[in-house]
Amino acid sequence: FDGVAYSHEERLLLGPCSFTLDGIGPTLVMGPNGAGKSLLLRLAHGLLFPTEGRVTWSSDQKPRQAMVFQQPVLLRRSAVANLIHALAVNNVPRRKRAKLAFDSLERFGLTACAKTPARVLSGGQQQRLALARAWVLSPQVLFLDEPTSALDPAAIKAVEAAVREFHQRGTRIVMTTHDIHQARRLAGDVLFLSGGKVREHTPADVFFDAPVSPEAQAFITGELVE
Ligand SMILES: Nc1ncnc2c1ncn2[C@@H]1O[C@H](COP(=O)(O)OP(=O)(O)OP(=O)(O)O)[C@@H](O)[C@H]1O
Repeated sequence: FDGVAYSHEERLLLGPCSFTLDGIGPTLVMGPNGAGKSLLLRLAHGLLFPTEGRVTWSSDQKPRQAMVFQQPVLLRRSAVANLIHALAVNNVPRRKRAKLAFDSLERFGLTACAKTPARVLSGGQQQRLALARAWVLSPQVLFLDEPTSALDPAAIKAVEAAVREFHQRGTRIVMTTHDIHQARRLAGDVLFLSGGKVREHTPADVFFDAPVSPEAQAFITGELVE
């Protein structure tokens, strides 16, 4: 991010901020409600365009990317058809699609739901399906925006296991969460935002043991931060 800012109707919502996500991650983006975490992810993924500055990639070509949202955005068709559609949109040859889709459903424990309409699956199953859809595309970068905030503990555990597996497979993870415990479990580095500003970007152990900014200090000791 190079001097990136995002304004809406002349109100500055994020930035200006400059930082580089150059480590192996996972990067956990943290901060209070309204801090700008979702905006930052959407700008990074290219769903929004900065009103100032620019987002660039170190590679010549934009890497293969996927995004998982708090509320999964699934098509009104079966679970397996959601995956096959994602493969088709990403130009994967037709003959390879079904096997990749079923392998991914199996990985996420969804084989029995393959023919079930995606939108009647439970919240936890829908989120696993969203992860399966990302998995099938072998993304180089995966953005996850509060992927577990609507889930019960068992479903949270499944999502965290998947995030670890993506990371081990070499996918660069950038994820927002409100949950400090979850961030401790997953983070390689932490990007901390408050009031639309990046206050801190540090390795996770530094962030949790000795945060530099007063905003981050207050956040991790449980004080309310605007
Ligand atoms: N499309 C939009 N139009 C106008 N304002 C927006 C838009 N998207 C976000 N905002 C505002 O930008 C600010 C940051 O929003 P954002 O969703 O990024 O916060 P967040 O840190 O993800 O919060 P939360 O933890 O509650 O999800 C908020 O004040 C929000 O109201």
